Amino acid sequence: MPKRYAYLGPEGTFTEAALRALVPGEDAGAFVPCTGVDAVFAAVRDGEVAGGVAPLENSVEGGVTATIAELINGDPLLIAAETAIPVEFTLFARSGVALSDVKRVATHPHALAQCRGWLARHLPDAETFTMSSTAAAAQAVAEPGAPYDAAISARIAGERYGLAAVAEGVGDRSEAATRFVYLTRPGALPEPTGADRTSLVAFIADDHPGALVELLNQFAVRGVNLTRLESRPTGDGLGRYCFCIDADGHVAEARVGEALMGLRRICTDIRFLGSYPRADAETELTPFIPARGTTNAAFHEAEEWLARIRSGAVA
Ligand SMILES: O=C(O)C(=O)C[C@]1(C(=O)O)C=C[C@@H](O)C=C1
Repeated sequence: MPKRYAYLGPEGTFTEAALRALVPGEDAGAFVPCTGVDAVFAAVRDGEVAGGVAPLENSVEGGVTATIAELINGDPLLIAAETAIPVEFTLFARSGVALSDVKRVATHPHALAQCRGWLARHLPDAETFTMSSTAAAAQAVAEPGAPYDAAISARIAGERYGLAAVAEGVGDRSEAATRFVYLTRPGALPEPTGADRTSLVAFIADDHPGALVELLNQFAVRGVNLTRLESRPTGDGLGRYCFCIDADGHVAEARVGEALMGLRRICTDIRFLGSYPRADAETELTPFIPARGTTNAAFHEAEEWLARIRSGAVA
């Protein structure tokens, strides 16, 4: 049976653009639009689709709560790939509507947060309404008798639903980008590529001074760089938090594997979310000089040395 892929729909979302980038060459007939991130996760968990795509973080507005909540709770899924795409917003309306006619604007909450400055300057009196996605907003505006005058969405959504662009580049930050993750049911991990990322959720054992430092030290002493650290409530009461972590490297690498073993010893629970190729692998990163004893070669040499002395050899 041909593979199918779930994504936050309807057609024309930034998530659909991310899915196209993640499975190049796949026919759009294989794409299953979902009305929410929860439905994307459900479709993957139930085995209705081979994989699903959800937004994880935005360079301006930060983490996408719905995705993070699904990653923390419910049956665990693995992140098998990621992509980051630039997000450029356009204000769309039915043809004939001018900027001065726009009183009610619909869009996704993350898009709204990224366009607040522009709206305050150009449509200070407009009411805003949040929808399940930017494309859902464009689709709603296109309906006859729609309760909204305009939608903020990707260009592709406005065109898909036959709307006219009223204003382009309405995002407050022109270089804004959103990172999307490709989710699968647990299975074999992608092979290490040399430019990978590992994601996990750490639940600290008990609340005490330095608990977070102890957790972070597991990475620091092994020279593992973190690229995201986000605390989220566990839902078990005020002050109870878990930590969502993205780290450079693949769990197959000794230093990452050992950091995870260290966490396993000091945390009540660790939810491993996958090791997968970094989307920015091509980007020129700041040269990283590993601290003494934290190269992969140093880890292997120490492992071999331990095996030798355990076997009785005098090292
Ligand atoms: O509504 C969409 O088009 C989406 O793909 C969702 C989403 C998000 O959740 O952040 C993706 C990118 C943009 O930052 C705005 C909205």
